[in-house]
Amino acid sequence: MFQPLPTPKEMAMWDKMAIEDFNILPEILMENASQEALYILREQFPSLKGKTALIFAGSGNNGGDGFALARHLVNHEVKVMILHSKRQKEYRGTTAGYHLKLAKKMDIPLMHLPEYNMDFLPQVDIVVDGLLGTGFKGHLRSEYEKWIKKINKIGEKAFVLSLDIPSGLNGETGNPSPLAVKADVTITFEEAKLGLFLPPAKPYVGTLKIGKIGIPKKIKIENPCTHYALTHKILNLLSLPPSTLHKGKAGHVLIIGGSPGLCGAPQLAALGALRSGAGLVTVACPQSLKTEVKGCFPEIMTLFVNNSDSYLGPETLEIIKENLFKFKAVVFGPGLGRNKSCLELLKSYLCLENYPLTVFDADSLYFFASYPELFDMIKNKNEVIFTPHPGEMARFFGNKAEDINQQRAKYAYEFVNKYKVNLILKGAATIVAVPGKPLYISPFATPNLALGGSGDILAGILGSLLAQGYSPLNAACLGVYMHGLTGQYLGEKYPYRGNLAQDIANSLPLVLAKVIKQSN
Ligand SMILES: NC(=O)C1=CN([C@@H]2O[C@H](COP(=O)(O)OP(=O)(O)OC[C@H]3O[C@@H](n4cnc5c(N)ncnc54)[C@H](OP(=O)(O)O)[C@@H]3O)[C@@H](O)[C@H]2O)[C@@H](O)CC1
Ligand SMILES: [K+]
Repeated sequence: MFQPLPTPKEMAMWDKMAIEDFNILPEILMENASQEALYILREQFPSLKGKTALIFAGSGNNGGDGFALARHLVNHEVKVMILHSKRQKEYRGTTAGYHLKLAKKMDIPLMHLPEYNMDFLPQVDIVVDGLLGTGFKGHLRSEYEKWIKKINKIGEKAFVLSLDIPSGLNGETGNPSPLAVKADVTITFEEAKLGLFLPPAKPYVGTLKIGKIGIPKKIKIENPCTHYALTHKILNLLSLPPSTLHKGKAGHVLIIGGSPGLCGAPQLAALGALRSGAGLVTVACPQSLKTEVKGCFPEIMTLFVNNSDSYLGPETLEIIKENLFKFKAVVFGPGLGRNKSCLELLKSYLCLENYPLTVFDADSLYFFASYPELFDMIKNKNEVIFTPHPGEMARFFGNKAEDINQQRAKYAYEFVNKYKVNLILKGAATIVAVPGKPLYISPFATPNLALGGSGDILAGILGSLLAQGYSPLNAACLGVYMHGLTGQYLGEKYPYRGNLAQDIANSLPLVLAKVIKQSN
């Protein structure tokens, strides 16, 4: 269900343990890495014979992977030239030095990069980028910037294979620092590094391939990494409903929200809940807006108090309380509004002795960010899910959505550690964070989900899954995956966008049926 995404530091630690605790020679790991890289090139070029290749080898082990690969390419009759960043003698005594020596023995031409006139570089068929891998830190030094620009220039007409990480890309955040190699394929070793998986890395990584280099499984199990990707297998959590299912057993979701101009939000949340299988959905909304909230969906029930207020207020809680035993999950906030009475309602809800599993979304998040003391009022913190988008998240940290998106994983961890609640940080590559657990990252980044109402649908899906009995962690992972998967499907159907938020909900059950059938 989850694919490990080690940070460069974690990967370096696994390498170190394999070498020091298991006595696997680093030269062997490097050899394995180079064989995996060769495999990619053989796949790309069924006949390598006569092709030309430039191998850029940096000062560390990433460069060593390049030296080893050079040997294999020559054995496949490729014309190879190596450009190395350090003087040959400076590699002496290192793992990279071992493979450099073998390359030298094979008479492969070796050029010292800093001394080589870049203007004389030939156009080749293949460029191998072995400049920087997991050891890259900070900002690129100027000479590396020059070399990377050159790789990208040649790469316009050549196949670029990056070893482990496109050089210049931060392996943890996925950001170019400030530029990076634009690879056609990145062959990353053992496991995908976290940064490769994150949206900023997308223009650089090309097709991401993973090549196992022989790190013992035991090391990875005993020293788990802190980030995982959600995989298709998460859908195994879904089971076909029994033919005798009663609607009461499929979960009743209560959605609290709706205010003037914002009636679509609770309606879409209700639709999300219904389309993901909730048995019953009720929206608690202002009486004056009940017809608008319901729209043309007779399936949506409403709950309201008899007054003329256009915003929900604490008096709504009385009627919610009377009915609370019916609801298995609550979605608090879609279209709620930011009126003071809404804050009072939220406070009285949090004062309830008991309330169902709750998703706090939209305007309720505004209140939590404005009055963080509200977090202290939450009784069972492991039974609530907060679902901010980057803009809402920024309000908790007093910064901007761009800042959050630069370091999404870091902020997700900070939020969870500080408030001790479950979190879904929405946006491209949505993050699920649960206290004491690793971060789970969605593989989907699709513009077809970037539209008003998409988050309301997700909130409804989450409410529905919680109401059906999934744990908050499973509901969060499953809900995020289902939402993203549907977005991907809509991307195929509407490549230029234009889908409606309700299309997400309406497509969801059909997309699930299709992909589950395909994978069986
Ligand atoms: N460990 C193993 O056994 C195995 C490792 N493997 C492979 O090794 C890779 C990790 O190797 P690594 O740790 O040697 O680091 P690596 O990515 O080559 O870079 C180090 C060099 O980067 C440089 N540098 C840093 N920052 C910089 C900057 N801002 N701007 C410019 N330069 C900068 C720094 O240079 P220096 O500052 O020292 O001059 C340093 O020398 C890994 O990704 C995988 O491919 C596989 O073969 C499997 C076995
Ligand atoms: K590289």
